[in-house]
Amino acid sequence: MDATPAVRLDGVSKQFADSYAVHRLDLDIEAGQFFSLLGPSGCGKTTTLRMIGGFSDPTEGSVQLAGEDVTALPPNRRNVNTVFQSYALFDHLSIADNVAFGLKRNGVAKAEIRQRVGEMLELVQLSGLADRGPRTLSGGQRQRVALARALVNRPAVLLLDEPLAALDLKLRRQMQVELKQIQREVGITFVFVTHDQDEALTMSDRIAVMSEGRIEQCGTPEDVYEHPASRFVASFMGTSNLMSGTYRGGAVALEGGPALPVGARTGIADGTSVSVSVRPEKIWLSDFEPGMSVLSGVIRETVYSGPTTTYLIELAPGVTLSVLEQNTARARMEDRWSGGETVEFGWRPEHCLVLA
Ligand SMILES: Nc1ncnc2c1ncn2[C@@H]1O[C@H](COP(=O)(O)OP(=O)(O)OP(=O)(O)O)[C@@H](O)[C@H]1O
Repeated sequence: MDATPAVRLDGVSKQFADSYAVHRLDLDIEAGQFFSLLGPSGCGKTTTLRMIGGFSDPTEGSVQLAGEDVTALPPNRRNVNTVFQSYALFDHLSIADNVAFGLKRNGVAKAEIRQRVGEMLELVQLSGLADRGPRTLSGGQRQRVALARALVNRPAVLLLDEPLAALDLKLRRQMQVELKQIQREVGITFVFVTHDQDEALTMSDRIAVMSEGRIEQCGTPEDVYEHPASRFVASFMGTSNLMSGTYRGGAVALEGGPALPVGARTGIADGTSVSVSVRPEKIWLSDFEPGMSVLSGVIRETVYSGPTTTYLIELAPGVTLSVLEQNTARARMEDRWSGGETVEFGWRPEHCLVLA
């Protein structure tokens, strides 16, 4: 296997006036992966993408593509293309001509252009619309044209900056699956910017979770969701019950509340103040297993939302847990809890994580 990463950032920073948009980022992106930069607005995702593409110069550090230092090279000398959220299609050209644009400019022979444009339109399922103008297309179709245009000259890396943000939720979900399929088919490294954690979880081989210009954690979707490295990652990725307390002998004592049994974690001294996190779907309300610790609390709210029901359970004054249950065929609706009832709940100790 070729171990040279498709993209390597080595100590890369970008400073604007007296603040850092990106601070000393080290990052390797393996060739052929769907890689996402994920984080809240302003965390430095776009700036990172722009430095990979050559649209922004790092204040320090270096950018390598396939082992070559490209820090000083302009965008057109890098084997990279970008798909922007705005699509930026040429309205006066047909769809086929939009896709052919870059190839024509590079002097590719007519027959080859026709063939490659045809292949690309097939890949994005727009073959029947080659002669139409972009104005006659839906948002999802325009997005596909932009994608075909960016892929047609076979870049080594494709950068995508929130390309699905303008689409409605249903179309967005559909395009997420399609985009991932297209990436697998073409085998090109995709670097995808999003602030939507569901999107990143669904599509990515690996995710870098960013906050304030730094990478908080980089790993597979499962790594970052199941084993968040910090309080920030636990709260940003999905819903977490985050609590603070004092670590002592394999449990965390909440202030004014019970001690919560937690998963093994070495290197924490007794008496240390820590945060703990347990996911709503990891909490059981019945059929407890041996080895689980079972606590009790009062149901404060029951929220039905179709496939799931969420309970808010007060476990101690001011400490409320969110618990998610699937409304599967086997769950009996009449067994749902209502407000004011005292219930038992529990979790496997390894699902209650102590966070840095
Ligand atoms: N040209 C610029 N001049 C000054 N500050 C900038 C410039 N570009 C970005 N910044 C700042 O750098 C920080 C990171 O911006 P960036 O656009 O990379 O974040 P982002 O994570 O992509 O956010 P969003 O999701 O909102 O696009 C922000 O605080 C932003 O205000």
